Amino acid sequence: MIEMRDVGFGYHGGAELLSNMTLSLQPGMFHFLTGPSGSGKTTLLRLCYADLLPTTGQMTAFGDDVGQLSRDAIADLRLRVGVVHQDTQFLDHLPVAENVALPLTVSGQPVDMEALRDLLGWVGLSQHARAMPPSLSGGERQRAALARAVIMSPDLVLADEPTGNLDWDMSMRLMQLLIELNKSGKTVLVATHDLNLIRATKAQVAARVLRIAGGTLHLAGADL
Ligand SMILES: Nc1ncnc2c1ncn2[C@@H]1O[C@H](COP(=O)(O)OP(=O)(O)OP(=O)(O)O)[C@@H](O)[C@H]1O
Repeated sequence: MIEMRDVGFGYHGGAELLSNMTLSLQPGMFHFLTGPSGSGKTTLLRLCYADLLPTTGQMTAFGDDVGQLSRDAIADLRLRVGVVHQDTQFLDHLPVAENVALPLTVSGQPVDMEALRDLLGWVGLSQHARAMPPSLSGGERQRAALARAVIMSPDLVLADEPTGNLDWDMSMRLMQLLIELNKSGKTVLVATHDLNLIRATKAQVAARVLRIAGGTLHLAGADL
């Protein structure tokens, strides 16, 4: 699905922040990406949806060499990847339901209101459909962001520290949704530095743990 071979990346053509990364995101698998703050987790996620392109090495996404993709092909690729960003970025003057539906409206697709209601119900936000984003709690914002990330039915869901500001119960509630998505067949990659969260999730779903250390990617041991 996403394959990297000896990929390196440096911002603005500078020294490599990440080097010699070999990665294979397996279809239908749950993955964690861990590593200290500033190690490059967000950068690696951005490479996965071709928001950044490798400086060195080879990378394919859904079978295509990302270095060879046209702008239109990159746009198509991004439709197959749903991203929950670290900073949830809503349009504060639009209600939650319209924010969640935004990927459809900006790409000129009709909004199936029943499907939208179902999606809001799934993330537990039925009562907040008409609310404005600033009135949501942290957990509600993250669940709205997850709904928005999956409204286009992506094959791959990337979540960048989705539980960063949430208490344990809210974190697990969000993880439960990601586990459900994975069980429905989606490939999931969650960046987090919270090892307890990884352990609690691994008790429920088989997950691969990737770790960034020393500027490259490792497969973490089974002890995690
Ligand atoms: N747009 C950018 N331009 C230049 N440097 C950047 C840019 N974005 C991130 N960096 C740098 O790259 C390094 C890795 O950042 P990144 O956000 O990928 O790490 P992270 O592991 O996600 O960190 P955190 O857990 O704190 O979110 C940091 O030193 C950061 O300052």
